[in-house]
Amino acid sequence: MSGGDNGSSKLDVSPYDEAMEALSSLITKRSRADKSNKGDRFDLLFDYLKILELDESISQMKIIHVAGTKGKGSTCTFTEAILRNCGFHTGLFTSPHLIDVRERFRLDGANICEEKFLAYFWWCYDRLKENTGDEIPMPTYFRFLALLAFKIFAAEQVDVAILEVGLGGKFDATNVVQTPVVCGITSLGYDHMEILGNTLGEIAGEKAGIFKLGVPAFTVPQPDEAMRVLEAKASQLHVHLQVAAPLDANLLNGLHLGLDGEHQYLNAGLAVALCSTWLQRTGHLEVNYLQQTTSLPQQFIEGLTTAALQGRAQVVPDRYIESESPGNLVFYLDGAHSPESMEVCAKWFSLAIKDDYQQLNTVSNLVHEHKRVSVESVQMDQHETFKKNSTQILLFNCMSVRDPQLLLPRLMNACASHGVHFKKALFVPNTSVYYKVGSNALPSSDTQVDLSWQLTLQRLWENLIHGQKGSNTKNTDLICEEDINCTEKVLGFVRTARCFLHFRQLSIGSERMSENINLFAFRSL
Ligand SMILES: Nc1ncnc2c1ncn2[C@@H]1O[C@H](COP(=O)(O)OP(=O)(O)OP(=O)(O)O)[C@@H](O)[C@H]1O
Ligand SMILES: [Mg+2]
Ligand SMILES: [Mg+2]
Repeated sequence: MSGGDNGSSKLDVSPYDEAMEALSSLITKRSRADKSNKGDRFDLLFDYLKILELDESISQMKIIHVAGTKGKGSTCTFTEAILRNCGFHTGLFTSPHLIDVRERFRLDGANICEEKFLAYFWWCYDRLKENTGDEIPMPTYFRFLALLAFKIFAAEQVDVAILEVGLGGKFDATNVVQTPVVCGITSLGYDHMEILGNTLGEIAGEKAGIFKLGVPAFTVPQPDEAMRVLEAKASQLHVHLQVAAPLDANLLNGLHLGLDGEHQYLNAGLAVALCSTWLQRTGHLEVNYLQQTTSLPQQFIEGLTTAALQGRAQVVPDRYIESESPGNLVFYLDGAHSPESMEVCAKWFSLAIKDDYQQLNTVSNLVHEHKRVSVESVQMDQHETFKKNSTQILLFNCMSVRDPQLLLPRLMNACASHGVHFKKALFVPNTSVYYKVGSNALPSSDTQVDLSWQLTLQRLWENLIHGQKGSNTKNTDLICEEDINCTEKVLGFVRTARCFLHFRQLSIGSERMSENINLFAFRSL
């Protein structure tokens, strides 16, 4: 396989690492908050499509395009799972990834295999390298990934391509699509204001930039300000915009959604509407599923209840400790990073740890299956034991473009209202070295990390605690010793400090922490 012209092949660099190096070279130094990023030469995307000869195939793809502030990845994941269960050959493009960039490209529900990934990667990369220069520069990181997704889905001849917008809508790289089959707008809220605008209306306007003339669209119930803008944009383009109701849990035949958390019923309701419309518009629908309010087709139920997405309300028992003492150390992972999602995430975490504690008491071998029960059904005495014997620790990473003054109080208050108080809060920088960590090795500590932002977060957290009456969480610590400068090391530190086991290779991590996971919470009993 060609390594392109990067010529850096060393004997110890695997072909995959070589591709990752080439990909990293596309990460621009310029900060995302830079205003000139907004729609920065969107027209270039059409040059790239020509270079890659993708125009024709994109126009024939049967696309579902999804924008929104929160719930894009979840909605797309439900949508994919439903259509796959209906027998279609699916392609799914989501962002961000947690550990491996291939998570962003799923074929029939599974990450694209390394071999195919490398083949398509170099096919695109080499062609772009050959045909770009001063006039047309190489595409930036996300643009390249979006182009790669189109290449993969075209070459693999998927029946349906489900595309999650990366940022915004109007100027997103996925918005080169001219004729999607149906569009979806998930919950709107405040995020990326530095690029998308400060009001909900402005944000909605950007997201509605994916609407296309006459192509039907669905959204979830939205605040008035946002809805008005969506409706205005829709009517300009003769888009029939409908509000999809949250999924009625009773339609699942007693099963649970594959993704946890109450907000997922919103996303699932939207996914059902998108799939029904896609089936209808592509001539695959004998029955109009949309009209059915009393039952769902079995394939839909199958898809909704088996859908899976990493790092979203995900519960991961620590794999080193698990075999010796099940349930002793459990990570609860979520990628919430907007005020609204901090709150749903805090609620999910608070309820999940109580459910899990109850199960630990009643089921001997629980940890890999997390069935939720309502919090009301948890006995009070169990609550008390749970509170005494478990510790909740927050591991938080927040990009400096986000406002922790908005995020942290929401998180703390929502947890506190469920009786959950963090014993420690660790604010970690967004460095991580997952894929380079050897089996028993600590990452090397030769890089100096500036922790001033983490110190700011710590101060804010402390102020919040002091302002909170009746809180027993006085000893928030910040781990800021120089040798604990990345998330892996913090995890290692915590494991060791709790006298569980020695530090070993990380079980959870990601290369670009900032975008991928910004909340880890775990307890130890
Ligand atoms: N409908 C929703 N309303 C509020 N918060 C949500 C909703 N759906 C998901 N979330 C929260 O946002 C997190 C991210 O969910 P998801 O990956 O589906 O969204 P996304 O729009 O793809 O986000 P990202 O900006 O990370 O790409 C979830 O873990 C959850 O905390
Ligand atoms: Mg986002
Ligand atoms: Mg996403």
